[in-house]
Amino acid sequence: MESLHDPEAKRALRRQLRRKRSILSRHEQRQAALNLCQQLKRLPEVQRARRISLYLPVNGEIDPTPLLPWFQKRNVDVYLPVLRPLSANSLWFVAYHAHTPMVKNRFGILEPDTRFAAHRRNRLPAWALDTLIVPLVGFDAQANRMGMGGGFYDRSLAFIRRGGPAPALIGVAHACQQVDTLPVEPWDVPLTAVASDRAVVRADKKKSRP
Ligand SMILES: Nc1nc2c(c(=O)[nH]1)N(C=O)[C@@H](CNc1ccc(C(=O)N[C@@H](CCC(=O)O)C(=O)O)cc1)CN2
Ligand SMILES: Nc1ncnc2c1ncn2[C@@H]1O[C@H](COP(=O)(O)OP(=O)(O)OP(=O)(O)O)[C@@H](O)[C@H]1O
Repeated sequence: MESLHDPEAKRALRRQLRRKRSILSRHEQRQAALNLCQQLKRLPEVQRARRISLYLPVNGEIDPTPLLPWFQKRNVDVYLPVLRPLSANSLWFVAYHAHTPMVKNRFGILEPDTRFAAHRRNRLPAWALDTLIVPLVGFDAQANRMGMGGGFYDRSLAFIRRGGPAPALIGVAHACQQVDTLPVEPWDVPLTAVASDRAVVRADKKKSRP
């Protein structure tokens, strides 16, 4: 599908998929979140992680936070993405616990505040995480991804394309956000797998580490 490389077509698809998830009812959202967490708990990449990032959902994104008590019980350190100040469209991963001071960022997403995030002891670069739970707008059966369009994760994970040790990347989305094929852009960092409320799709091994 060459046409999906066209920025206009990509934007239209992104809008359509965002609309799809935004009309789910509260009940559907809750059920989807619980089903997603059942899928995630079964993944070795989630079971073995000692340091993991997730995200606080906005605009109908599937909610991974029902996993928090499970991580807490297992003494897993949980991190949230924070928009890096002075560094265009890239992310820090900042410790998230009961006492983390939170503020809304420019997109209206709650994140640990900048003063807290500024302390080195409170944050990690992406390479130091075992596993990242990555929010998706769309995905396909090859675990190709489409995000919000800011390139935040792609930029923060660009080191993976240079080879060497890398965290596992688990994309998550509602099952209704699956499409037949997504275009792969040169800067796209391949996911290990995508989990939805209904299933897990794994990337083809040959393709997952170019
Ligand atoms: N819950 C959550 N947190 C996250 C992400 C995410 O996708 N979901 N991100 C993953 O990257 C980063 C933030 N990236 C974002 C990229 C674009 C937009 C957004 O809403 N853009 C508007 C237009 C821009 C504007 O309002 O100025 C839009 O698309 O309508 C939001 C977040 C970090 N935190
Ligand atoms: N490593 C990178 N270095 C510089 N620019 C990048 C990099 N990765 C992505 N970009 C830029 O980010 C923009 C958004 O990319 P794309 O449309 O693929 O977003 P996305 O993958 O959906 O978003 P996200 O990564 O935030 O989930 C593109 O214009 C692209 O050029």
